[in-house]
Amino acid sequence: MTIQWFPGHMTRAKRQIQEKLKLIDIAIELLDARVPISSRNPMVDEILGGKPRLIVLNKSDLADPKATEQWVKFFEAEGHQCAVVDSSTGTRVGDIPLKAKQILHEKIERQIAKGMNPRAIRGLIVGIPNVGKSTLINRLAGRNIAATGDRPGVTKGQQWIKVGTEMELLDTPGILWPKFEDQVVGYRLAITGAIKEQILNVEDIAFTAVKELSARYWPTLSERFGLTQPPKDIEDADEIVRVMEEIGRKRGALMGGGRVDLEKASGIILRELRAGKLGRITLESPYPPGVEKLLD
Ligand SMILES: Nc1nc2c(ncn2[C@@H]2O[C@H](COP(=O)(O)OP(=O)(O)OP(=O)(O)O)[C@@H](O)[C@H]2O)c(=O)[nH]1
Repeated sequence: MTIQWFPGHMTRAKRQIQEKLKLIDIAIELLDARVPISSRNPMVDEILGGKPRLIVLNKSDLADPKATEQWVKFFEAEGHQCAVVDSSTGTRVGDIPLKAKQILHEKIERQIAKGMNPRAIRGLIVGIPNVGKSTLINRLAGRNIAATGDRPGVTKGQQWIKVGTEMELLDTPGILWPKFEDQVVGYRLAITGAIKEQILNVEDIAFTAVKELSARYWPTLSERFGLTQPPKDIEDADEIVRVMEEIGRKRGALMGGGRVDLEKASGIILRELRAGKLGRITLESPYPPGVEKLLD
């Protein structure tokens, strides 16, 4: 589902999350490991306020493991705990309750010191559309979806999902909006499939994909499509189009007169990229390009 976000929708989404925050101990901020910047809500710090938070990089099966490692270090340096999961298979989703417990350790200790029996940690998953919120909830839920609408403080109709014995999640996630002001964000989300192609032009999306892959993953791109010449300057649009045309020719995406059908070539590029045919790709780094090279 692609939501058209208008200011009224954003205000409502923010209010809905802030209502839910009253019920929980910890927010689980879900990001796409391939685009941790573009899949992040621009107001997330303000919306979550001082609520303890665990950042979860999802779709790690599709992301470049080296880049994911850099992102974890980056978020940790910012003072956040971070988990890396693949919700489609459930890989490492068990880290979520463990890390949540670590984050809330002091609160739990205080309850024990007061002679209280610590109750299960209550969490809420928040994230932009298509980041994998429902998939993760289902993974964590197993078969433990429990109707507890009669519990005090629980909004009518909402349910808590048991995650093991020590954690509960609200069954409806908090839906956040992405950052629209930046055009690149829209294209990156479209490249990963989070924004429907009908909203943006397929050739423009593929153009951005080829530009970014040329900059970060030229060996992978050239190997996949049998390309010979990297763009001389990735800021030169003609050079990016030349690479797109070469891909089109290699894949037989031609129109009459032997001209390349750029729309068809664009479809091929995006389909193969999204299907993981180019391997595990991350489009965003926490570091500027020069620094990233030094870290290699
Ligand atoms: N490869 C891979 N795919 C995933 C992962 N998590 C979710 N997906 C896929 O991503 C798509 C979106 O997942 P959803 O769980 O529907 O995302 P959502 O955030 O609940 O989306 P909205 O309901 O639009 O807010 C689905 O096709 C999932 O199968 C993951 O870790 N790896």
